[in-house]
Amino acid sequence: MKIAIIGAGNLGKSIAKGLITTNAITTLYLTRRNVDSIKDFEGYKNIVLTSDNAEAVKNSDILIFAVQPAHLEKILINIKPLLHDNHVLISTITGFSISRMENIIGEDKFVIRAMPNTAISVGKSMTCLCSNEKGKGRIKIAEAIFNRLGTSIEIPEDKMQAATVICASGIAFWMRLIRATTQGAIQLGFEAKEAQELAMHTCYGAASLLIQSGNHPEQEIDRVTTPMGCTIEGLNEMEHQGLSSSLIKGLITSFEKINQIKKN
Ligand SMILES: NC(=O)C1=CN([C@@H]2O[C@H](COP(=O)(O)OP(=O)(O)OC[C@H]3O[C@@H](n4cnc5c(N)ncnc54)[C@H](O)[C@@H]3O)[C@@H](O)[C@H]2O)C=CC1
Ligand SMILES: O=C(O)[C@@H]1CCC=N1
Repeated sequence: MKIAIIGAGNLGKSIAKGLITTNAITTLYLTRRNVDSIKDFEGYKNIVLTSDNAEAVKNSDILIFAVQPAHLEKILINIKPLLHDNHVLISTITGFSISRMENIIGEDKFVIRAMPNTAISVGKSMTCLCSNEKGKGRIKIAEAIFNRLGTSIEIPEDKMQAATVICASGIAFWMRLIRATTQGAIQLGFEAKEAQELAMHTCYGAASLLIQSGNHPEQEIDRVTTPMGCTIEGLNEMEHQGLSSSLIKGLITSFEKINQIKKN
């Protein structure tokens, strides 16, 4: 696949790492205004670093946009004359609707929106996808790319904002939970490094249990909570302190913010 990532920042570089480690590319163009900041990708075979988006577009079939929302419009206007019938445009941009993209480049282009997360760099992204009418004919290509780099599902476009909170911001939320567990483990006597190992692998194990069994989390909780034991005592205290409630409120606040960003 001849892929270009337009805007190799935090997310763009994570996608690039995932694509490189899974050998998913024939050529990969990475663009950024300041190419010096992506020098770590220098020296890889078939990878071109450039600040010239036109060069990247001309030499690629799949264009993945990963710039900040305020920059996309100008970029689309500039590359519009270079787009050909086979280009597949994949936008990861938060709050930038398909219709807004079509208003700039036309409805006759394959347009897909993807909401991955930074775990794409290690092939573990949960990625939500949707497309315009024409893009339905290429959604399988996007699925092939993102399934190689984790798991993907197709959702309606009106759920993209919610998906951003749960999956993209979700990485930060889960990191904070892992950090809090680490801090607790240190207080209970583990060295910091060891404490983090315990926290992250237990988190990984919990997610793996659900993924592999298809069980509801409460089924797994029931297996752990010995009557009158320490687990239920701790769990109930966490809930008295508002664990589930604070998580849900945080997700809703994040969602409200994303809808404000979309309006601006
Ligand atoms: N960071 C994340 O975890 C996620 C971010 N997103 C979305 O992805 C987009 C990018 O986010 P980040 O990577 O965090 O931002 P970022 O600011 O780290 O990266 C954007 C990059 O685009 C470059 N850029 C700006 N104008 C350009 C141009 N004309 N040509 C080429 N490159 C240009 C910037 O120099 C910057 O390096 C945003 O729209 C964000 O909402 C979506 C999911 C997850
Ligand atoms: O925090 C943000 O606004 C962006 C969208 C999802 C991840 N980063």
